[in-house]
Amino acid sequence: MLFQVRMDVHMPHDLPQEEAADILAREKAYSQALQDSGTWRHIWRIAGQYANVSIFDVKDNAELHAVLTGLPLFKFMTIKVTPLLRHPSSIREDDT
Ligand SMILES: O=C(O)CC1=CCC(=O)O1
Repeated sequence: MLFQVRMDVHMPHDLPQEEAADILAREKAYSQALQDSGTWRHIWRIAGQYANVSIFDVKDNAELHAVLTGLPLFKFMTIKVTPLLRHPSSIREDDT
């Protein structure tokens, strides 16, 4: 199942710099491992905002929930999930 996920990040300004750097490093590693496995198909920065739009390919809602709640930045994010399905006019075979 494909989902579009928008993540808006709100890091507290008083978070110690070392702690923030550790969270961001773990977030990057977590994201890149899921991109490697094909679960996190796309990630795009939204221009001018500390936010991204991503596409996830997961088995079901429960897997998506587990992936998103496992994000090291989860507690600093507002997340909006939009379920997707193949458009009948799509010419891309991997849109399912
Ligand atoms: O910077 C962001 O948009 C948050 C984020 C998600 C995965 C990642 O590496 O950073």
